[in-house]
Order: sequence, then structure tokens, then C-alpha cells
Amino acid sequence: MSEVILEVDGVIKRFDNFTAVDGVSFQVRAGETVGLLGVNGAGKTTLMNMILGLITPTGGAIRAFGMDLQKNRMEILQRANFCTTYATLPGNVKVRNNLEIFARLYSVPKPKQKVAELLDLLEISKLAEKATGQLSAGESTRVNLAKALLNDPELLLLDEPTASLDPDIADKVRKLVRHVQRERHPAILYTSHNMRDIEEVCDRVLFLHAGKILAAGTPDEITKHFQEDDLEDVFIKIARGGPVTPPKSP
Ligand SMILES: Nc1ncnc2c1ncn2[C@@H]1O[C@H](COP(=O)(O)OP(=O)(O)OP(=O)(O)O)[C@@H](O)[C@H]1O
Repeated sequence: MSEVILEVDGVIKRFDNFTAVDGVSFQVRAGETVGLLGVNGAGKTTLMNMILGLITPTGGAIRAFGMDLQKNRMEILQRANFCTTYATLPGNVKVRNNLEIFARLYSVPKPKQKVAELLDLLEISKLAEKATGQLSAGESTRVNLAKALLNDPELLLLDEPTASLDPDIADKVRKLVRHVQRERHPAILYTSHNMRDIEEVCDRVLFLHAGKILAAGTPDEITKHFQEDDLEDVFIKIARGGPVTPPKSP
């Protein structure tokens, strides 16, 4: 089995008296893509933000590359990267310049060449000289994805990377993720409300509900577990408060 890259161990996050993440444990190995699913408010972003070290867990531990996140955040973040619609790049700076600045922050060798390659890979070379703040939501997502790939991360956190993309571009993003999986074998944690994304790119799925992992397995196992036709139906069942344990066999 490949190396464990990310370990989330009994992680809890409370905001005052409200528990947003309630004792979550899982691992992501090198070369594996794990989908984090859940209805609005399930705790996905809170979990991602803890893994990025942006907020501190109330309890439990997060380790990456065998190191404790609290103690080794900078070392870990040099080998990791993320794409989220919530963090935007400086708006008054041109796309190319923004990416080159981030490439230097990540100590990327030959930063100009790397940025040109990623602009080409994401088919956004024509946006290079535009101010980042003037991009459409979909363009901005692709620029954020380019940023996320600058340091060839061994741990990649993708928070709804296809939100706000049209179906054509969303399809290209899924192909790009598969390309990165094949070429570089990172550990990827991927959240999406688009079940097609999850079915196409994820090896395993964690279903988060009210801050707890309700079910874990391959998309196929989860679908069978809930006796539904596909993940979308499982999602709807959970969202509407249907039975969350598998019904007894007849
Ligand atoms: N800073 C905060 N203070 C208080 N409550 C918070 C805070 N951040 C998140 N929450 C609450 O924690 C819960 C989980 O939020 P989170 O953003 O993690 O959900 P999510 O699964 O990412 O949802 P979505 O799919 O809508 O993005 C929500 O009920 C939210 O209101």
C-alpha cells in the first residue's frame, strides 16, 4: 500500500456551543483521491480549513507527511496546495504576475516556465495579461487551480473546483484532475456538490453529516449501502432526513 499522506484523527471543531466537526477520522494515501460529500453546513469547509491550518481544531490531531500540523505547518504547506473559491488571488494584479509571485513563494524552480505550462494546461493563456479581479467566476476558478498546481503538491485540497463552471469547462477540470492523478500521484481531498465529479475522480467517498462521517467507501459501495441507484439519490436521501442506516434485508 502507498504511503499515508494525510491523517485526520478524531478531529473536533466547536464554535461556541455549536459542534461543526464532531470526531472525524480518516486517512488519504499517496495516489488516492477521497471525496468529501455532505449537505450545506455538514462541516466540509470547516474540515478543509483545519487541514490548511487556517483554523485550529478544538480536539483531535491532523498529521501530514507524518508531521503534526500544529507544529510543522510551514513544512507541510510547502508540499501541499489548495483550490477554493473562498480564497481569491489579489484582484489588481495580472493573472501571470499573480501566478509568478505564488510560484516564487513556493520556491518553484523556473517559475516563468512553470506558469506558462500551467496556463497552457488549463487553457487560460489568453487570460494571462488580464487583471485577476476582472475574471468571471469560472475563469477565476481555473486560475486558482493553476495556483494549486504550481508546487506539484503531494497533498492537494480541492474545495468545489467545478462550482460555477459550465459543463464543458467542468469536464475539462475533471480530465485535468485525472491527468494530475496519473502523472504525479498526489493525495487529493475533493469536495463537490456535483456527484458526477465524485463518481469520475474519487476512489473513495466520505459522507459527512452534521459533522460526523456517516458512511465511507467507494462510490459504488456507498450507493449499495443506501440501496439507491447512484450517489445523487443517496445525497438526496440524506439531505431529506431519510433513513441513514441501511434498511434490513427483506
Ligand atoms: N466561524 C464560524 N462560527 C460559527 N459557526 C460556524 C463558523 N464556521 C462555520 N460554522 C458553522 O459550521 C457548520 C459547518 O459549516 P461548513 O462551512 O463547514 O459547512 P459545509 O459542509 O462546507 O457547507 P457548504 O456545502 O454550504 O459549503 C455550519 O452550520 C456553519 O454555520
